[in-house]
Amino acid sequence: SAFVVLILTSQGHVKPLKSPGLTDLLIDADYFMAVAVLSAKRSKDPNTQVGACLVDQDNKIIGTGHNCMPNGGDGKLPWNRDGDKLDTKYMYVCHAELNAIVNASAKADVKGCTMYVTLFPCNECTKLIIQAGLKEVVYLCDKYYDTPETIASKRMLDMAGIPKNKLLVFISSVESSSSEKYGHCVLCVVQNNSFFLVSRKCNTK
Ligand SMILES: Nc1ccn([C@H]2C[C@H](O)[C@@H](COP(=O)(O)O)O2)c(=O)n1
Repeated sequence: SAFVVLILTSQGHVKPLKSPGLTDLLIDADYFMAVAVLSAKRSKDPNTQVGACLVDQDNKIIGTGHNCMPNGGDGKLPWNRDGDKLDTKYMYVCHAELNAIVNASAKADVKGCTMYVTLFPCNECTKLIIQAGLKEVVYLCDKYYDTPETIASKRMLDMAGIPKNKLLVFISSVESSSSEKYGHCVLCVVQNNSFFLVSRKCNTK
């Protein structure tokens, strides 16, 4: 087998699942969320890195995004959370969902797509999701569930009939290319509204 799958038990222990055969496939939702998680790793936000992956009705990825400053803003715009409002990131940062939609829109129709995102969309991104005609939101983390932005966002998604599905425990593995001696094992665990990613090499024999 080219990869190893780890499983998170209900008691919170991580243990290996018996070696999967080559026929074991990464299920779609895990794969797309893995892409969103990896996209989040590109964010320079020192506090919260968010990744998004936009998938069309043929199950093709048509755009990805992470939270970043607008083009040209790196090093010029602040990442502060507190202080003078004009000196905080909130005035400037482009959310991962916005970037995924903008990146995809340049070359594809985003209508009917599913948004995989590591953090529940805010109200502003939800407006964009609705107006762009997306059909579903799949998310990992909902750490701001009690904020007005998230509550308003859920209200609008419900109003628009757009399902919001939480990926509860997310376990993913990535096969090595055939020329590689080692496989890569990627595990992402959602616990207490936060997630982490472990990437390691494992012997393929
Ligand atoms: N669905 C979301 C929610 C937030 N973001 C970005 C915006 C900020 O860069 C960061 C949140 O920062 P925090 O208040 O946790 O320090 O995440 C996003 O891209 N998508």
